[in-house]
Amino acid sequence: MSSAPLQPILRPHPPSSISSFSSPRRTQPSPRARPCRLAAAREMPWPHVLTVAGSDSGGGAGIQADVKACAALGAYCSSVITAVTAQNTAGVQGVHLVPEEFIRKQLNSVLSDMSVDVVKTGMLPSVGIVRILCESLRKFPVKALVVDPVMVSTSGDSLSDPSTLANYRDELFAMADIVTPNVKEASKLLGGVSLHTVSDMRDAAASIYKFGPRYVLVKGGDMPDSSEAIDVFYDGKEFIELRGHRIKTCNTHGTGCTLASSIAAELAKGSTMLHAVRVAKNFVESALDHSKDLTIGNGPQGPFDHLFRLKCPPYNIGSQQRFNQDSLFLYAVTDSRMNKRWGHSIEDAVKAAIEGGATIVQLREKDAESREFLEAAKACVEICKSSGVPLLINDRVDIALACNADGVHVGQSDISARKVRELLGPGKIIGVSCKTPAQAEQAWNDGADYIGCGGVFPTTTKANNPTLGFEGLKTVCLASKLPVVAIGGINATNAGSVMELGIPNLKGVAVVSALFDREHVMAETRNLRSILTNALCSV
Ligand SMILES: Cc1ncc(COP(=O)(O)OP(=O)(O)O)c(N)n1
Ligand SMILES: Cc1nc(C(=O)O)sc1CCOP(=O)(O)O
Ligand SMILES: [Mg+2]
Repeated sequence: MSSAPLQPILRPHPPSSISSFSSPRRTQPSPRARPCRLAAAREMPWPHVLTVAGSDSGGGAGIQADVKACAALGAYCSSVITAVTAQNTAGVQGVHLVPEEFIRKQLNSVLSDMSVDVVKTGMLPSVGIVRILCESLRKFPVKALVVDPVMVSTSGDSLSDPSTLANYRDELFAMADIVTPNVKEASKLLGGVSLHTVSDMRDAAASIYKFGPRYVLVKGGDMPDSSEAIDVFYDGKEFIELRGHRIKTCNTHGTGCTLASSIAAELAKGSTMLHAVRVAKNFVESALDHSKDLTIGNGPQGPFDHLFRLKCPPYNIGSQQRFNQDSLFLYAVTDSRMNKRWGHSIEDAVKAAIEGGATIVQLREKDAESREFLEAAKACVEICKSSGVPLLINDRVDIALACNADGVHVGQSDISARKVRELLGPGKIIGVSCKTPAQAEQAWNDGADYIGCGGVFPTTTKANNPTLGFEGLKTVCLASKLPVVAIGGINATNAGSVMELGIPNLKGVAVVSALFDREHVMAETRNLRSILTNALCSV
């Protein structure tokens, strides 16, 4: 199964149910095209999710969760409110249905005016509402439909008329790209079968798939007695078990809504389904982890913080101030063996690289004794500081802390970036080596500032390092929300071709041997810098 990102969602559905959905608005002139308000303005696509769901007065689930999740993941979220609930952390005290004709009006208002990419549904409390929604979707096709079959609130209160079950299955599922029941909902949809094991979840996913959606995600968060939260993803051919950590917290109100709207946001941004689900699952897990000790309300199940990344500077905004992505342009990474071979001290090698135009330096001293390394690192901090060039330490958080370096670079088998962030605090730069989109997503969630991606070419500097080539590099760059520096076998002959790829978030190259396994480090650095500058100008 392909998990390549940024491909349009294809619809192999029976034509009767889905063909009217299969014409993404971007590819054809829209009858709804509006006159441009600013004639000279360039079209700026803004991924757009419309949520059709109920309002939660407590703000943790429903429409409120959907809007926050979409905002957190960079999508615009419009809303059609199907019901207003009186709800808090103790449960649901009342439900007031919005008249069906007024739901039709809201749908029409949004869909006739705005370019919606993905519709996500939550609480659809009556047969009439499901029908109106299906009619609106036939009239106004969108790229994808995400159905979260909300039937019972997390507190156990019923949120839909039992008669909606059949028309959910018969009408809505046939149009859906993905349906995301938890085990209780899956059981209800299947007439009350009991689900106790992952194998039961697989069977349920296969049965629900037969109602017509392209994908099914049965969520196992409610399954007891496991340290893992296992969800089963099914595409009609293959079952994939998606494993996550079970976060010990009472603040789980709204996780289902958030997961579904996060999937919708990622689809709106262009992800494939499996990638969208993985990102969404990861996002929910991170939000729960960051919110586990928050207290809102006195009931047993509190809400969590979708916008945790805004609050903690390292997780997003703050990093833009302390870290200038352009510094990744020519990233010089030292190597103790090479310095020894040429009789260079670390300090001299770093000085020469900076004089030659290196824009950031990493001390990667795999063989150095700690005490000796710290002394050299302290000297390099001073050298770099006086030139305004950031200095990072490879792997060794202890050395970085002791010499007050600007940051740390870690790989997949080193201490995690999240832990490094905890140890270094918000003010430092963290880089993570990533070879896959999932690793890049994790780096972003962990609060890293950039990723290093390679090996672009074969290298002898790092043993057993897989070569990704340009295709692998592009795949990771396209998926990464963080700026990327390419690494591995880059030298004066091929550096230009890397920059000429013209990938927007590929900010530069990181180089070891082509700078340091040389007699004249400054001249080599200067030459490489001019090659990179010329390549950039030619893109
Ligand atoms: C900029 C940059 N990118 C990748 C790496 C590799 O880090 P890692 O995978 O941890 O391997 P080691 O360097 O520790 O051998 C890097 N150092 N710098
Ligand atoms: C340290 C390192 N990390 C890599 C990765 O792919 O993550 S490749 C690499 C070695 C890069 O050295 P050179 O420039 O001499 O090829
Ligand atoms: Mg490492």
